[in-house]
Amino acid sequence: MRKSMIFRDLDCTWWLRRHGGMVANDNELNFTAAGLATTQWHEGADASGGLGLRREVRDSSKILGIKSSISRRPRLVTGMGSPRHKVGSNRWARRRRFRVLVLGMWMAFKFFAEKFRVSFFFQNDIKEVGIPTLPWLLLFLSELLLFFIWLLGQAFRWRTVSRTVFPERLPEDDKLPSIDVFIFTADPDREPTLLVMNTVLSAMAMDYPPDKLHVYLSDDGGSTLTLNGLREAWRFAKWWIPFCTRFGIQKRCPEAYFSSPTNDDDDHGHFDSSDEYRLEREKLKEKYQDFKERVKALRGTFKDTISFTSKDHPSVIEVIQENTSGIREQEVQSILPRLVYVSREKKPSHPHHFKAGAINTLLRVSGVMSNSPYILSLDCDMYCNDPTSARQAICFHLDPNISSSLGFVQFPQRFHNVAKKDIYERRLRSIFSLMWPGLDGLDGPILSGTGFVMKRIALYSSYVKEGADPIELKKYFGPSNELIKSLFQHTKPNLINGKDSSNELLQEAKFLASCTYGDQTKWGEEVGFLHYSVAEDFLTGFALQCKGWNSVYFSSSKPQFLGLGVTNLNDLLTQGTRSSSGLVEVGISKFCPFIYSPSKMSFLEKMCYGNLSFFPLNCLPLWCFATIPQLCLLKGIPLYPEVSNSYFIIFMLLFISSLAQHSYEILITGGSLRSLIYEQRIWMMRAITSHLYGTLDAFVKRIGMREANFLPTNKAEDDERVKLYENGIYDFRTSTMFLGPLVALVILNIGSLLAGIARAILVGDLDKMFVQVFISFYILALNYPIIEGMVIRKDKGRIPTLITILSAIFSIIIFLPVGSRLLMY
Ligand SMILES: O=c1ccn([C@@H]2O[C@H](COP(=O)(O)OP(=O)(O)O[C@H]3O[C@H](CO)[C@@H](O)[C@H](O)[C@H]3O)[C@@H](O)[C@H]2O)c(=O)[nH]1
Ligand SMILES: [Mn+2]
Repeated sequence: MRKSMIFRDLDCTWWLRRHGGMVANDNELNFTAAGLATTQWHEGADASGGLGLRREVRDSSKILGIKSSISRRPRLVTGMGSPRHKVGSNRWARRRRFRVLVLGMWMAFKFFAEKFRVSFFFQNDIKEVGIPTLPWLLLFLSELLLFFIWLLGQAFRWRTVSRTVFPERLPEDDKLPSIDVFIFTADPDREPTLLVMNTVLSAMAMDYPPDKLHVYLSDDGGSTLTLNGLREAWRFAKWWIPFCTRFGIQKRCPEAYFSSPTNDDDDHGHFDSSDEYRLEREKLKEKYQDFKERVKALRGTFKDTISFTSKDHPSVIEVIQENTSGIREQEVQSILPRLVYVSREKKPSHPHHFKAGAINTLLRVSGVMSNSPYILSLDCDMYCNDPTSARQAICFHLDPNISSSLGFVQFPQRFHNVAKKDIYERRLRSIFSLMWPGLDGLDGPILSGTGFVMKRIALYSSYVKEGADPIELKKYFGPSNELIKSLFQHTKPNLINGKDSSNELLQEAKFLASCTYGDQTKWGEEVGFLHYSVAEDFLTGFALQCKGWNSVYFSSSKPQFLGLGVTNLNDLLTQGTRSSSGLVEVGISKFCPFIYSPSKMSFLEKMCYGNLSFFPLNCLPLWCFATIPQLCLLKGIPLYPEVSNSYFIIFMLLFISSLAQHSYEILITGGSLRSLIYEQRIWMMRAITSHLYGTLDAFVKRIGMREANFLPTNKAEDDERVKLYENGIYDFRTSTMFLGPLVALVILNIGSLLAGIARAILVGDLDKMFVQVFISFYILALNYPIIEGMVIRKDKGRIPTLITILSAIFSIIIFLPVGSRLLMY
């Protein structure tokens, strides 16, 4: 009954029938088709099968339903094909109870702490105490805001889930659905062509039937360099792919493969000692060198001939192929996936909507070319590290228990260049080891831009229904007849028909890639990726989940995709500013997770979305904590209970328990205590700079005073800077906009710490001022690398003396007068 309701809601039974024939009739699922290829394991559970358990849990705990989900014991479920397991319900419920206990305790601490703050305002002799109200009020509001964000974040920890796949249970290769791979690049300077081509090659070489794989490269830079690089990649692929399949190579990104030692890796199992393999490897290595040289040489050749710019160019679409005859040539070509270059038209007068615009163009172009039911999307630096990743995703999409409402499968975003001392927190530990598994136990993870496999029809909104009027559809999808035909998957896709390079098809594709095609349609509003925010992934995933599509998170010990993480402060803060701006933009729009309707999302899931879209606002409390107690300390005004007061214990417990929670989470997600320091430090640095600027940017955009902007993150590595990063040394070469506030705050805290110590000795009021002295001390201890960068370091990545001096002057002339004013109210 429930299943049939889901089908009706999403109205895609007819579509599912077409892809994999899994729906026997509208109410019945045919379990034999794919077998249950996936299993979901609850935290604390021995094993459970399919989505049975998950639905059970979700349905029982209607909205927040804390009570019902604690008392509810998960039922016995079958693992379809795997032996029956009894879910470890006792352990599971015990954990839940423990969590509620901890949560309750924390709330109690918080209650008393705030009682302390509030009672201040009700003192009769408020004027006589000599403590100004404004700083007190600001601290109170800061504490409340942080508490609110923290509380929302608890939803991530509620129902953690992890999953397993059984690709061996998938149907035969000829019954697998086809996949379109989308790869995006935007700027050949910031995203080196060789890097992009490695991603393309690794995607082409995936372990998936080549006739069911179509790789599209979207080039927003419209660069001849990229197009010619792609032609070179195609030539090299003719050697690379047969080599990979023949020897069962695991690392299918050539750069990663050739830069790892010969006898390393899980690669090429029994082949590794054979002469044949070694000989072939050498040969391929030479070919790869050759390919690299050619790609590098392109830069010189095409530099002067670039006739159009990245902001102004016509649409260029090319199906990469070579018309060479010869039997071997054709044979080899037939085992390569199709490769298509797409550069959409851009005009300075026309908004292009950044990556969302690029995705929508690829959706349309691929729709008339290969029209695969599933789409794998990759950023240009995210190469396929596990050749079976596409199969893994298809396991979920073909799992009859979940496929009908499954919108996308999300893989974690991991980086291959993370150093041991992860000073910029590029392991993204809390996101991909804690939050996403937590979301997976709710309605599913948030769409994360790259490394996801999406069901195409999920992006077509509910307009595409059997029997829909084509004329009506043109209003939503634009005037292209070919595109409208493709929506229903009635006709055989053109690429597969062999019509791929026909002039007609290319003309149609160019039309679909023109900058005006989406005008007066629903593209970017209801159809495809939404344009509204620069965090297009977050927003689009949100809208999909509101419509009732679920998602699945799948992380395994071998990362499916690996990208290039940023390795310097400048890139990190720039990227952080853009993403904070995008997230807050969503939070303060009509898409605000708590008010957007209609929404089929559970309340816990909304809390998670809310947490992410509002967490950049933590810049306000953090700025307050970094200035107000310090300024008050300079003047000897106490803002916290004295050590002998019983409220002091409450504040201490709050501090210790939050550190304890953080440490505990780091330890259970495989981090070390060192990461605790790195994470706390980078959290402060980002809040003070990126989050502040991002939030401001979002508000300024909201009132229409600024246009959105998307500067792709730099992916060109600089050896010297990488070296600093690998040694765990911060690279402070960044703009004054970022560096200034950090240095100024550190100087202020040095001042207040010294003043605090002096007061303790001269006035003897350490008891009263202890917490404030401690706050300064804690901030300085954590941010010691900034002090080091200011006064000790001599290398190029240090903080320039000029910035230090300017920031010191700034501290004195801004903080002190502003501070004194603040303290008057
Ligand atoms: O106008 C544009 C801008 C960017 N890109 C591509 O988008 C990808 C992501 O850009 P990047 O600069 O690497 O941004 P990140 O901050 O690293 O990206 C994260 O955040 C983005 C915005 O939320 C998501 O799109 C990404 O997938 C996610 O990895 C890259 O391949 C770019 O080439 C375009 O195609 N067109
Ligand atoms: Mn990126």
